[in-house]
Amino acid sequence: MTEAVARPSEALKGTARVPSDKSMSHRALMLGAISAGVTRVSSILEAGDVLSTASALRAFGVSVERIDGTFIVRGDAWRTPARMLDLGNAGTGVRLLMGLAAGQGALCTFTGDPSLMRRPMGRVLDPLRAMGLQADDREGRLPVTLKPSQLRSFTYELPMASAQVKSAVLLAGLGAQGPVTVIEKTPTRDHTERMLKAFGADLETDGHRITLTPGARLVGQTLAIPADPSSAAFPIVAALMRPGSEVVLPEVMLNPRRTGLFATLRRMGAEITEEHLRLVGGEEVADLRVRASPLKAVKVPASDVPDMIDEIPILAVAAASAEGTTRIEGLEELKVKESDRLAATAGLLTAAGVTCRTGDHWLEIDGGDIRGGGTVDTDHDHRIGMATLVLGLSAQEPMRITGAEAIATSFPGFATLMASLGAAIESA
Ligand SMILES: O=C(O)C1=C[C@@H](OP(=O)(O)O)[C@@H](O)[C@H](O)C1
Ligand SMILES: C=C(OP(=O)(O)O)C(=O)O
Repeated sequence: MTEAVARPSEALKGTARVPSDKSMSHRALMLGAISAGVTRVSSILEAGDVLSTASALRAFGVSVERIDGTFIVRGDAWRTPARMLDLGNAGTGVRLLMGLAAGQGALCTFTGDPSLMRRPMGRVLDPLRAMGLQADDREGRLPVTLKPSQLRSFTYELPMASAQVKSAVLLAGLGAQGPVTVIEKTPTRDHTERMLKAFGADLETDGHRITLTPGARLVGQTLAIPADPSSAAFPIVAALMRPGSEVVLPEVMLNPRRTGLFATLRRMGAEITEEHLRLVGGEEVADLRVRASPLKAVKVPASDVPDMIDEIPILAVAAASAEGTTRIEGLEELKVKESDRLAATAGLLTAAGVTCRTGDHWLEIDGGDIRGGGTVDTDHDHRIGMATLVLGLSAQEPMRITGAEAIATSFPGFATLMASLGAAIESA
């Protein structure tokens, strides 16, 4: 198990492109895998989660090659995998692939690492079974075996705000006998919808209703993946907290369902400006310029959370240095991430001497001086590891993490990139 340490740091300065978007990278590979012809994905995220998806697709007979840094995907005919599909730590990978594979009539078994094994899969299996899927599971958890099944037309109202569940149903719908409609009460990231349309699927969005009508021919595309706003969150918060800092993060994707953290930080007083707005991979992107800013506490309502669902641990770190008490509502979905992120976020704050309180679905953080000096185990959760290290940069004493290898699931080279900006983060 690897360790890393973050020590109190000077101002952060410089320019660094964070790794590419994880959500888009998974989807680009999966859509390439069922499209006619060739899909070329450049600047894909080459991190554990996405490589797990690539490896699972290869087991289905899909050709995924890396040539000069570009991933070349050829769908061709799917076959029954000769082995269990191990999706590692990737919730998005396993849940979207279950939907896709169900639509392709696949016979296959999914498994994962200890974190993925404890995450709920019933949220995807329930609607897929209602469409006609035959599947075996272990009380709603992995391993899950899908059996070739004919899927029906279906309308599903999402019981929770989840882009993964929405996407699984839509991807299964590609192989259904008739249209599939998903109704979402709270909008979530729409990369699946955007990418399905770009590949030629018949998909319509009408307010909160998304309808996929199967039968259209999907054709391979050439696309580039922009930088991941969820990864950018870590150097952004680090720069805001270190007096005198100014950093530029090029090509950060600004899908409106992904920018909740930036909006909240601005409400707290953060200076984050968008430069050179443009389109990459069908999404708006900008170079973000971040200057150190004194932060004030805010109240975050539950309705703001889906647009920053993966950024709550790092928001809590920002709140630890803000003036006043920050309260964040609507955090129930955090309990079913790579770890129980509500408990883990409270745990990392407490380890650094920050006073916080949690309830069933809320978190309160008292901002002020950060003592630091604690050690936190990631428990297979990359975002908890990175949030702890960013906190350590602004603490009086270093913060250490164990299980630092988890960071590579979404942000390979995290310590090196942060060090290039002047942050005192080292792998131990
Ligand atoms: O669809 C996606 O790419 C994702 C959706 C979110 O999960 P939920 O659908 O469980 O909210 C998010 O937490 C995850 O990191 C990526
Ligand atoms: C929750 C996350 O990912 P996933 O659900 O894909 O494992 C994440 O990256 O924070």
